[in-house]
Amino acid sequence: MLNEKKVLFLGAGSMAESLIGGFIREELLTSEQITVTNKSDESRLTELENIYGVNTTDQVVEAVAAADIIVLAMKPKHLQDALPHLTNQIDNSKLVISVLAGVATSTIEADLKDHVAVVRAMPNTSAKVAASATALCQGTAAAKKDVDTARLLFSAIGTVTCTTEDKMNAVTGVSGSGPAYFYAACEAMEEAATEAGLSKEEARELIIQTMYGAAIRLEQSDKTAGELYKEVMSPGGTTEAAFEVLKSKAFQQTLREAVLQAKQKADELGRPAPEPKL
Ligand SMILES: NC(=O)C1=CN([C@@H]2O[C@H](COP(=O)(O)OP(=O)(O)OC[C@H]3O[C@@H](n4cnc5c(N)ncnc54)[C@H](OP(=O)(O)O)[C@@H]3O)[C@@H](O)[C@H]2O)C=CC1
Ligand SMILES: O=C(O)[C@@H]1CCC=N1
Repeated sequence: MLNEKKVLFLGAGSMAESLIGGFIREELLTSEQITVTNKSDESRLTELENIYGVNTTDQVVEAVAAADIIVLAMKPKHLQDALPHLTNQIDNSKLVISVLAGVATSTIEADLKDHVAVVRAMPNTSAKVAASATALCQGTAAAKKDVDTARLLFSAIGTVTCTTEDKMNAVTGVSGSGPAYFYAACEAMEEAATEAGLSKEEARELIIQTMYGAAIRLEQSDKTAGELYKEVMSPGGTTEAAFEVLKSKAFQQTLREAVLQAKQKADELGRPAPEPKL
């Protein structure tokens, strides 16, 4: 289904690279099918060309005209630089997929011709190793076949959850930003491990398997996360001692607030910038 499709990435940052790396690794797309462009960083395009063998260009208008699927992968605040110039090139023969945090499909549709199909996606950087948790929602002109195409793309690089637009910012706080929370926890655990006498290599191996094993256990068990951590806690033991510190530092409350703050930031990113004062 995607054999003949040409996919253009507008944006060449870490999310674009995670998607490109995943699509190629999973052999869903060949490097010849992918073209990447950005705003101005030529060395970044050369880097992606060298690593993945993809096409790169600074001729955006031509690249858009030649593409079947256009992935918007710039920062939300740069959308308005890009889209107005492309309005005449993007018609309803093309599918637009946006991974922009906070930006509603209606905002993108407003800059395009009528009936252009837009699908909004929120993947995460685990796409690069085919383990993204991606949520999708469809714009008003997107048909089932467009969602099917997006689902096909993203299911090659992880799980796909179809949801409604009003939930996409919550998704962003949970699973879009989510990998970063885990990496931050791993970093702190690594630091503590080396302070306590382990080598970096020993710490890394143990922490990765601990995180991985805990995720699999959570997936395969009927128990809640709360029940599972209580299972680890022997009365009067080490985990209980650790949790006394976590509680005293409001660890869970802090994490809850962080996720909600990310969601709130996504809400803000989606609001139009105020008109400059004259
Ligand atoms: N990083 C993540 O984990 C996730 C990110 N996202 C979303 O993905 C998007 C990109 O994020 P991320 O990759 O982290 O950001 P980066 O800052 O790493 O990359 C942004 C890219 O956009 C390019 N760009 C800027 N302006 C334009 C333009 N007018 N036309 C084309 N390209 C342009 C930049 O080019 P140049 O360098 O030349 O300025 C750069 O290549 C964001 O909207 C974010 O919300 C979604 C899910 C997860
Ligand atoms: O930090 C961000 O804004 C992007 C969106 C989700 C993850 N990274």
